[in-house]
Amino acid sequence: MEAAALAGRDDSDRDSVRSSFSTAIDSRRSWISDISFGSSSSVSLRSHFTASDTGGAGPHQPKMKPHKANQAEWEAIRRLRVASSGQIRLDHFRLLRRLGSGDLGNVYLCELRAPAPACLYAMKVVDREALAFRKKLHRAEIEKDILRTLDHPFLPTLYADFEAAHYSCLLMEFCPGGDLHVLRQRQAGRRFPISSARFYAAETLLALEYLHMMGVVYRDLKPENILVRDDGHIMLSDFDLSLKCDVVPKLHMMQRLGSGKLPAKSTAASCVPPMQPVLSCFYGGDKKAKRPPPKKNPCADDPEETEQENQIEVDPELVAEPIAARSKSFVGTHEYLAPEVISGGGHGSAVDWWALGVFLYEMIHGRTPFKGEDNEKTLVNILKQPLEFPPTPSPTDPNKNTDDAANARDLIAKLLVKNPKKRIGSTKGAAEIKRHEFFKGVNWALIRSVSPPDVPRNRATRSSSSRAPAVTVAQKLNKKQKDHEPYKIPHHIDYF
Ligand SMILES: Nc1ncnc2c1ncn2[C@@H]1O[C@H](COP(=O)(O)OP(=O)(O)OP(=O)(O)O)[C@@H](O)[C@H]1O
Repeated sequence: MEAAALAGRDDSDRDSVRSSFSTAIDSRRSWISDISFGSSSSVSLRSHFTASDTGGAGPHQPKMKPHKANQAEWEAIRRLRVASSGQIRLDHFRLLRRLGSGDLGNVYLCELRAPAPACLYAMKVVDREALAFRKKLHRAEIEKDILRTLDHPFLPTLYADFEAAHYSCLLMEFCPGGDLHVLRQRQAGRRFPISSARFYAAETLLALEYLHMMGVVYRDLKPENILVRDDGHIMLSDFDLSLKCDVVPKLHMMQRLGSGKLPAKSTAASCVPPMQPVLSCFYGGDKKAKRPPPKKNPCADDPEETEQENQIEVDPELVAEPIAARSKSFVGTHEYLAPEVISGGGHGSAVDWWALGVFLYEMIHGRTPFKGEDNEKTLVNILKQPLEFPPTPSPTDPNKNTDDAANARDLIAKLLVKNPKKRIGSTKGAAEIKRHEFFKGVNWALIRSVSPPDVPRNRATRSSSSRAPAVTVAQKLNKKQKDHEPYKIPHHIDYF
């Protein structure tokens, strides 16, 4: 489409693009309205980012990322930085092939030139002049700012960022396993078994929880943006549609009734300044306060809101996620847009929980729940159509009607509540979703040690101290990629 032509992208309709509002845009593509990039006063770009983090035009020196401290790729960059007086440059790398392209630029597989170890990286190259012309430079800046702060096993590691002529280069981890959209197409019936869907949803949930606690609303969750690492674990990518906002922790009072039910009732904002990232948003305090019973609300349309108890125990739970953030941007990918984004009344972190519901539905059922004949109908369906599931699967179906399937449907239904205030996770954050029966048995702390459902076959080609593996990757270029022959002209800046 128009934006695709401007960006000179691949033909694949799975690529993401952004454009001004147009229902003609492919529903799988990401986009942002150029008209309404606005947000409420609660949202401030650069909230958590210190002056040194956001830096000037000079090369950025990423802080040590504890998760990657022992990684060969990190160590190789650290040594290169020392050897080159802190300056990482484009000519330190050999470009092997183009991995993909998006609205902002191209992503290349590259390796460090000898004598450095043959570590592989993904390099995102953004043409700043072209983006400035298209008034999208701020999206690239936001993405860079966010990437600089991330340090999480399921989010990209930014090893370095530098500039070359009018290009900005972001050096990140290379994910050889492709994305979950492609991986789903390879499954029987183009659907993941529920156990696999649970694994990918759990890792995605952890990535979103961390982002929210860092004050980032992701806003572009879809299988195409979930890449598979060499070890089969996921990496959420592509942050140029994300919203950065202040995180003000809230003390959520969980009322525990005699029956042991834990309905959400009230929140009380604590008087503390915007916080730095915390490791967990769940405060398992055992202090219990006695509270008077809530006043009966004659207008409540939710039976839970009229429930009365004489004695209610209150467990405080700290929610360190931007549940009150508000933006009015029209941003995302049609089939994954939350109703509140379409209606334009303002949206916050709950849009990511809606998208998680669409994602889980698509992983399990092989299609998104509200897809219409065209984008306009998809948007209408999202706003108006009740959620429906495919008919009960046959006994031979891998996702036949087990407890797992029932729990998955229940969670999806709770994530796809059209009213964001009543959506699971909207007031109590990710902790509430993690407690859902669908995730029973998931060891959240040790999920990195779980064997993933699918490990890329060319794992050995990723990196090693020898230079041979990268050559193996280069030899795997298909005809179209060979025609580009980027790896033969690595010095030529015009290549981008
Ligand atoms: N770390 C990585 N490892 C492997 N492939 C990657 C990596 N990062 C990106 N890619 C590939 O490059 C493509 C484009 O990357 P990305 O989506 O970040 O660019 P973009 O310009 O932001 O695109 P979009 O228009 O979707 O925002 C992806 O679809 C993916 O196939």
